[in-house]
Amino acid sequence: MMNFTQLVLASHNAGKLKELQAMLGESVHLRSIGEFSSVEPEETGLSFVENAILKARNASRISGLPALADDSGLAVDFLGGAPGIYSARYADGKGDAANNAKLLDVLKDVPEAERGAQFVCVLALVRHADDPLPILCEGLWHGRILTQASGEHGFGYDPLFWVPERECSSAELSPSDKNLISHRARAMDLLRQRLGLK
Ligand SMILES: O=P(O)(O)OP(=O)(O)OP(=O)(O)OC[C@H]1O[C@@H](n2cnc3c(O)ncnc32)[C@H](O)[C@@H]1O
Ligand SMILES: [Mg+2]
Repeated sequence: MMNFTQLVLASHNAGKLKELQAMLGESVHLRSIGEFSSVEPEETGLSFVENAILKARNASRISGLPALADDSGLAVDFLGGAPGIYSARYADGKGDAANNAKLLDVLKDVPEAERGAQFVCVLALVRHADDPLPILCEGLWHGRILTQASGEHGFGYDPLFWVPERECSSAELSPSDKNLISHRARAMDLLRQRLGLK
């Protein structure tokens, strides 16, 4: 069993840091890689797993600490799984609002029954930069893409993601509710089990 009191989170996304820290509780202090460097590594992998490992190794190398990375995104059935690993870059780096506007536009003539999608989260934990055995945990969250944005909570694509089990958008869930059922929550559940944290 591994025991971490301090981990660096290999992410520049404040929304992820908030959610992951809330899920981990007080026993583990997540330090942002932003404390050590403002340079974001290029996400050159072809899968969530590859990008998560790449980000974790980079953060561990820079900080000298064990590192946790989260590579996540939205896979839309009608688009064959796009934007997938390119979710953050879907509108060429113009940010969340532009990503959401582009997705709504691309799907504007697609009927409800064909708007299925899943959020994907892969967490990778490395003990050191060259760790040959990263811990990998995946979580999926099934839903549907709305035809207009709704809700103010969360980040990224949350306002467009309909959550069938709650009958609201992901951005209409309270943060604590999202953290119980999201793709990230599912991946974190597995990670906690692997680390013997529960
Ligand atoms: O790579 P880091 O620095 O961690 O930050 P990032 O925001 O670039 O993160 P990713 O490369 O993993 O891209 C994730 C994309 O998927 C979106 N996303 C991931 N989880 C989400 C969630 O819980 N709710 C809404 N959107 C989410 C997010 O907004 C990004 O557009
Ligand atoms: Mg990224």
